[in-house]
Amino acid sequence: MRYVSTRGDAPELDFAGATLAGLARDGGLYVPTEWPTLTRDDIAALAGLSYAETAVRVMLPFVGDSLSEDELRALCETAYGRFSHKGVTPLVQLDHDQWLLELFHGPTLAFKDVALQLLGLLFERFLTGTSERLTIVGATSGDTGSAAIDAVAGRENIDIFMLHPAGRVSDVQRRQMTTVLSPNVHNIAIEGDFDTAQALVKAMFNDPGFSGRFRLSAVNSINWARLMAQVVYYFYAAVRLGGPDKAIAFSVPTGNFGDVFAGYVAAQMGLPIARLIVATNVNDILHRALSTGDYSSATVTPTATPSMDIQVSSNFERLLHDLGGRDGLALGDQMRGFESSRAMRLTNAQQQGAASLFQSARVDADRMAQAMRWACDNAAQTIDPHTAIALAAALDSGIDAPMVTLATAHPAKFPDAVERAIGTRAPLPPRVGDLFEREERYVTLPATFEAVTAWIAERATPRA
Ligand SMILES: Cc1ncc(COP(=O)(O)O)c(C=O)c1O
Ligand SMILES: N[C@@H](CCOP(=O)(O)O)C(=O)O
Repeated sequence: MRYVSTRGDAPELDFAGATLAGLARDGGLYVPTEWPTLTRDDIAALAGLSYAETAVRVMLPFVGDSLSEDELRALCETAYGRFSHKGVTPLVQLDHDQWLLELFHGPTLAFKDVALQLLGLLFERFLTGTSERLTIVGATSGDTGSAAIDAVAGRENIDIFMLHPAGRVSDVQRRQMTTVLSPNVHNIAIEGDFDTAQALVKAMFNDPGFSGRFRLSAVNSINWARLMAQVVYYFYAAVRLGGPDKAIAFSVPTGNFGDVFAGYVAAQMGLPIARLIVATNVNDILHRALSTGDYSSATVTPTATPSMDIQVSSNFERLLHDLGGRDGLALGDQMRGFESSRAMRLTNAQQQGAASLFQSARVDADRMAQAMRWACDNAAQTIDPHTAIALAAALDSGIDAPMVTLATAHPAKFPDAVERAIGTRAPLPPRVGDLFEREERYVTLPATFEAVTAWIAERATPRA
């Protein structure tokens, strides 16, 4: 399988190359040249397989010659062997046709572990035998940071520099990053919001001086391998609920549009999906874009769902590319227009193409809290606020199909918001139980390219 940039002006790469590159040289995102498909029989044959084996069958077409099937299987078994639930991503029934897909049984208690545990191993595998040292630069609104750090802490040949918005992640989220004291882990609190941190990271890739000096790579969902690994759980859940004979709907708490784009990829691969609900909090750029065609960025409002406090959604570019006939050069113009004005209109083809699979909902803080209480009262489930945004959207959707809400984080990551909604705090699971006794280490920097790159340059290893 080959990978091209959404902006049509970067070298084509194989899977290993796209994984190590992260962002394309022209500022675009790597996508496969075509969507591989699984037949109905292939999908039906996934029933009863373990999560790791499902992952092998779904991801194999994407890895091409970069890994053998046995190598991929060994990596999947290692990655998913670290999850605390045997089913890795178990389904929990809430009501007649309402389900939760629990994606938070990995080491850092959020769905990011599903992809990042694998990505850490892929980096190590693709660096083996080279003399290269990777400098990972990432931005997090709370969950990607800890999952990526857990995946690469202590690994030879990798340094990680993770930017988070100062004071805008929960205490648990911050401590999950800043208490990892391995010498290759560097946490930077940015005086700004997540969008600013994400823009700084992209600017590092796009600056020839900086990216020429260090071998940069990405752990955010701008890295194709992140999304590829997230496609798997759509298949895994759907076959357990009657797929491919039944079409399943999914409701996805959305910020950077990575998780729900993975659902779109599953649909392109042949999985019957009834609808994909893009559920946003009041930072609703995606809801406005999908319902009116107006993709214009507003100031980020801090909420009780900090991981979704995003107003520039990286992966939306991948959808617009696919729906715009994969015309990279035209999309490059459209995206550069957005980057300079922070506003753009979707074309008719993009808007209509999106409407055939996606619907969207904007969920405010009151409706989110009601959904948390509904889960508690009706199904004895304590859910996290991000999951509650998607559950509210699912309950209000009017969709007549089995509905799976993606439970993206463990409620213990957001104890204050959970307590405000349902009156009790969710305890931290034993694997992170002593988090508040651990020493923290991070630096706070102004949100300027100069300040951040100077700090990183003092600590990263230049290319050989
Ligand atoms: C708990 C949680 N839910 C939902 C999201 C939104 O997912 P995405 O950015 O893939 O849209 C995030 C952040 O990515 C998150 O950490
Ligand atoms: N919500 C994310 C933001 C980054 O998203 P990513 O999926 O692109 O890594 C976070 O928790 O960090």
